[in-house]
Amino acid sequence: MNSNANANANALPQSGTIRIENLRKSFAAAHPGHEPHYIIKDINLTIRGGEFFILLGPSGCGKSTLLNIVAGFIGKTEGKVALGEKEIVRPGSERAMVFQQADSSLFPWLTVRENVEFGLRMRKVPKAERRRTSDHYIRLVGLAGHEDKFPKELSGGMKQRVQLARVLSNDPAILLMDEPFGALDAMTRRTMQKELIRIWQETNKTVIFVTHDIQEALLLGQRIGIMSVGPSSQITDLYDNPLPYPRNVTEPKLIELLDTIQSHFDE
Ligand SMILES: Nc1ncnc2c1ncn2[C@@H]1O[C@H](COP(=O)(O)OP(=O)(O)OP(=O)(O)O)[C@@H](O)[C@H]1O
Repeated sequence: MNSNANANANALPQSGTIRIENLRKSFAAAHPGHEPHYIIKDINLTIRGGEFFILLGPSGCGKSTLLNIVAGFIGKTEGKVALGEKEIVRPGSERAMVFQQADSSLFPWLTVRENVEFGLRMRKVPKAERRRTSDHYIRLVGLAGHEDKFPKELSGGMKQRVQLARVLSNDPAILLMDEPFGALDAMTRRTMQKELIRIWQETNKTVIFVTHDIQEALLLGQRIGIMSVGPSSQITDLYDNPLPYPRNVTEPKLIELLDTIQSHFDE
């Protein structure tokens, strides 16, 4: 199942395909006289439109840095990152980030519905259409009946669902998810993982999902890119996971793959 790292996915280009070529990123040295070093180095990767791709790696290896470059939040140092034929140089409405802490992305003075409709309102979408869209996504994430609540009245999992509904209501082609369930308890996390797969299957979006949890990576991803320990982190291996959804942690094939991937980090 281990395909060549840095090899391109062998699908035809579609809208939503992300190409990363010879990507390097360094930050300015924190102290005068210190040389800046590459956080990530020579990353080559193609993520197909509609694919559920996992970036898996140890803490501090540069997963968020890579995701932030794809989001257009930070610039690259060298190389190329493109969506379709268009180079990514800034944020764009076709890409949306879901953060680990929903709290920092929700407006506490707005209700669930108002939070979900925020982007639509900014784009001056007429009220009736805003309502239809927010109804749809609030239902999709399982929050029907909670429309008029404020964030402080919601559990962590519910807040994360609001964040997801808000992102989805703007209909981005690409979801960039930075350990979105990392702050949730194990049971809520499992529920959210299942919900995310259901939503992804319904909406056919490209997902890049960052995690350092191997089991989560195996439950969710069609492909897993393993990042090495930084600095100069690279994608050292790519694994296909063709198991059908919903997946179960007790499936022998999943356990086998888990052992193989775990061995990367035991070395
Ligand atoms: N703005 C910055 N300036 C300097 N160094 C930075 C900056 N942002 C990140 N780094 C460094 O880049 C490295 C990678 O950080 P990054 O957050 O991308 O890792 P990560 O794999 O997402 O980690 P985690 O899993 O712990 O969230 C770290 O050593 C971090 O200190």
